[in-house]
Amino acid sequence: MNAGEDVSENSTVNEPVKVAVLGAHGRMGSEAVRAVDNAKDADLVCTLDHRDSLQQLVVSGAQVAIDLTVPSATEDNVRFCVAHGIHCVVGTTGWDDERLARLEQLLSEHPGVGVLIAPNFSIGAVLAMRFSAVAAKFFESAEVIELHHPNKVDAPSGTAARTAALIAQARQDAGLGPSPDSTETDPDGARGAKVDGVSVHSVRLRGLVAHQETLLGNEGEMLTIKHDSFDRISFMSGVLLGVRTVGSRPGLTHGLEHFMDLDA
Ligand SMILES: NC(=O)C1=CN([C@@H]2O[C@H](COP(=O)(O)OP(=O)(O)OC[C@H]3O[C@@H](n4cnc5c(N)ncnc54)[C@H](O)[C@@H]3O)[C@@H](O)[C@H]2O)C=CC1
Ligand SMILES: O=C(O)C1=N[C@H](C(=O)O)C[C@H](O)C1
Repeated sequence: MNAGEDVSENSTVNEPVKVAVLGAHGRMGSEAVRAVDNAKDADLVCTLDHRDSLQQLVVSGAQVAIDLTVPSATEDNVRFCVAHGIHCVVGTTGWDDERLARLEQLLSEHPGVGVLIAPNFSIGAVLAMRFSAVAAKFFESAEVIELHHPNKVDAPSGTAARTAALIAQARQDAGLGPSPDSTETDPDGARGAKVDGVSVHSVRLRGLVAHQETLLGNEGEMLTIKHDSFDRISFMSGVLLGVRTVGSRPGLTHGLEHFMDLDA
């Protein structure tokens, strides 16, 4: 689905969906502002950044808010939107299990409102996560390497954390134990962060945007599932898919894959 395509589940013919962007001055937010501006079936009615009043969302009549802010702000932003009946498309990282549980509770009190929490909006990255989960049970070893631009404030990336969680779940469902590892000393964390027991390694390098590799190993073979976002435009078709769909999916949706016909 491309920016500008005229298909919306939130809006009727001649009634574009009213969209707000939070974090509008940021790297992703400014790209999202352009994407919404170029979409025929969406109207950009509000752009907010740090210290702007959330009341502007209500005054603008926004129907869908896109949150691309910072992990420390996103929960309050989304809770404000839900309480005011505004659907949310959220790309910001930091949505751990506790935050998700609190949000589900709030959404149960506002049954008409939909929230999409998308660890990654890029179609390729969503597929790479799914392929990693499918492959996980066939391999003895699994590790994730994520590589990003050095301005990123959080590690590991939300995508890598989600990928590792999906791999861990698939391994557990298949009755697999931990990946083999004889490391006895690792004072500086060279073996990476552990997400649900899966090692995740984070690289920060000038020139990069967002990249990830899942490494899966058996005796005598390795499968690598690799994805690269070279430009933030790669996230925009997913952002718009979220905007177009979220109003028809009340409650919490975790992962853009649920808005894609992956199993069709
Ligand atoms: N789901 C996905 O596909 C993607 C998610 N991300 C995530 O999106 C988030 C933003 O990433 P970037 O744009 O690279 O960061 P950034 O630092 O360039 O932009 C964040 C923006 O949010 C603003 N901001 C901070 N607090 C705010 C508040 N309370 N209300 C409104 N605006 C506020 C900042 O002033 C800044 O302009 C990060 O968590 C990142 O990991 C980034 C790329 C893709
Ligand atoms: O900060 C970024 O840039 C990105 N953040 C998201 C993440 O942490 O997974 C998505 C993508 O990797 C880019």
